[in-house]
Amino acid sequence: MSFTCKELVIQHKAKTLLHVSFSFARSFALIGESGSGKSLTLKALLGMLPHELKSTLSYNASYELKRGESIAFVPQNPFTALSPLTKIEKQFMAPLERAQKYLRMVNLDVDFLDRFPSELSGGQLQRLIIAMALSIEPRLLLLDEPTTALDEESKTTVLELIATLQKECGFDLLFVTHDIGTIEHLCDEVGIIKNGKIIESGLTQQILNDPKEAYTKQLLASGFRQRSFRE
Ligand SMILES: Nc1ncnc2c1ncn2[C@@H]1O[C@H](COP(=O)(O)OP(=O)(O)OP(=O)(O)O)[C@@H](O)[C@H]1O
Repeated sequence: MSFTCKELVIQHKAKTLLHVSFSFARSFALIGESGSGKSLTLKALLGMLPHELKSTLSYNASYELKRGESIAFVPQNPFTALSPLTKIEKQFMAPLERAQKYLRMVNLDVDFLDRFPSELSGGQLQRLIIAMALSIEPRLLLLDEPTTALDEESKTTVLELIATLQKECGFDLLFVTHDIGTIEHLCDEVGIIKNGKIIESGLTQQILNDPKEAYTKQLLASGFRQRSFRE
């Protein structure tokens, strides 16, 4: 599969907040600092932009973008993504058998279906949310910094899991993050976004090894600083 965003423009009154185009074969990371336009891009693809923003989107894919059908979303913070007073089983949009199948795929016990979200750890919750997103069997999975709220161990588990699931299930992957260090083994292609524009894009290995833009070099330097700090 492949996905091409031919043009996405988002405006607030007279101001253009975002103007991008990008294309990828299987997995794409959109990397940029806070305020660069990562969340707006995802919201536009999901059809969830706030009403005060105007947007135009043209794309090319073998599927039509329909939230909850061809396209699913994993948000940043698993702690606020679910209703706290509703049992997990009721929060799946898929039938029970499929919920069970995807829980097993993310290495969670099917007994979790009978629990409330507050009974799970952060890492378990994020795996649950990934199972929920995948249970609609999307063609495109959008991830918004899915490991930000997690500890280091859960972070690694979740990233490895996403990579394995993509191989098994075959969905296209669009991953947004400010941390270039997290995408090396997950996304084949990457775009660097700054002030609502993609300033550099290409194969991940090529960008990591030979960045052209000064801004990309800076991001790389800070990403690796953070990583060596963590190690
Ligand atoms: N509803 C809105 N009205 C006006 N401006 C907005 C609105 N939503 C976002 N913006 C602006 O659009 C720009 C991009 O925002 P966006 O949320 O996409 O950033 P981001 O890259 O996801 O940042 P972060 O990593 O902090 O989530 C920012 O300058 C933001 O202030």
